[in-house]
Amino acid sequence: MEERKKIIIDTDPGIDDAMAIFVALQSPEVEVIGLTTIYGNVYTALATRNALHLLEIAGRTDIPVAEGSHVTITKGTKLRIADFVHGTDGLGNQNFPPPEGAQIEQSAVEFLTEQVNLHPGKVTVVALGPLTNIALAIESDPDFVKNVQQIILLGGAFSVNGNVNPAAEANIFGDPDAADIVFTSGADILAIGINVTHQVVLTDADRDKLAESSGKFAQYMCKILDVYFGYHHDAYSTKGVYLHDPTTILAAVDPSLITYVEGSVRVQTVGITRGLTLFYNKQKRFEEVTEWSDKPTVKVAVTVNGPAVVKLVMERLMNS
Ligand SMILES: O=c1[nH]cnc2c1ncn2[C@@H]1O[C@H](CO)[C@@H](O)[C@H]1O
Repeated sequence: MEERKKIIIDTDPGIDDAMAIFVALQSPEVEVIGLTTIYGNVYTALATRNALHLLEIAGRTDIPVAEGSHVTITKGTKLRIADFVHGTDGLGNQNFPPPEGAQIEQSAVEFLTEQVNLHPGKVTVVALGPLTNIALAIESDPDFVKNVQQIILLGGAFSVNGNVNPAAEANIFGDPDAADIVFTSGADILAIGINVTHQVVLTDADRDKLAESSGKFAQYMCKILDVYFGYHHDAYSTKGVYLHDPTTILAAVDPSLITYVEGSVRVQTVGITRGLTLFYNKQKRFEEVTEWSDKPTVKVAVTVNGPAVVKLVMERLMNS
């Protein structure tokens, strides 16, 4: 049998994070070797609590949780937390009891660098929140970029409007300086932006099907999905929700679900377009040296088989 792809999920759970984690745990193609936490949908301490809680729900307390940064890479403490998307507890205002377990002693950055160096070329990092931990790992360990198999990140709005404002997508907006470090690091990067995840919609009808299933994860998701559906209805007038994080996990599970282009990406870190991701396809030879000129190439997803992603997510939640 082919060796399972080892993944570390860097996460800010989050309703779609919860779904993504469950899908990953139900996917025989990957082995989840740890979760690292970050602020974004909730503050980092709550992200850790929710990560531990979700692993307890899944009966997978063997998987370690390492807590990540509480501040941006520039030590910024004014964080933008998306509690209006996920509820104040991050999990649909269900106020679940606190987890019994605790995070490991190691920080997220220590865990990431240790695991990536322990299994050179064999660990994929799937980043579902702002990129602070990943940028810190890159900066603290010169071997990280060389040894990480791939960094698959949910972030950016490539040639479309953002979801925080017309310029910026939420994860990149959360720490644009960190994002620019990651995009220009030279690591094998696959970015899944909202230009792609907005093509993956779980409808009201799909949710009804989940509710009828006796699958453990399907049942749990139906408990917490209300707030997420309400937000999408109010913000987009859609009868359904975008599956940002599950799509990103499935890009690791089955790369044939997406197509991508290659080029270099820079992130705007100041001004009204702070958080903007700008892709350069390297086709035009500019007269001037630009801020993109000598930057490494990354992969940016452009299409996704939306119905196949939704189908796979549903199957894996229902068969649990
Ligand atoms: O309007 C929003 N503001 C902040 N975060 C959002 C919004 N919409 C979705 N997400 C969250 O950010 C990631 C995708 O950008 C997803 O994790 C999603 O849950």
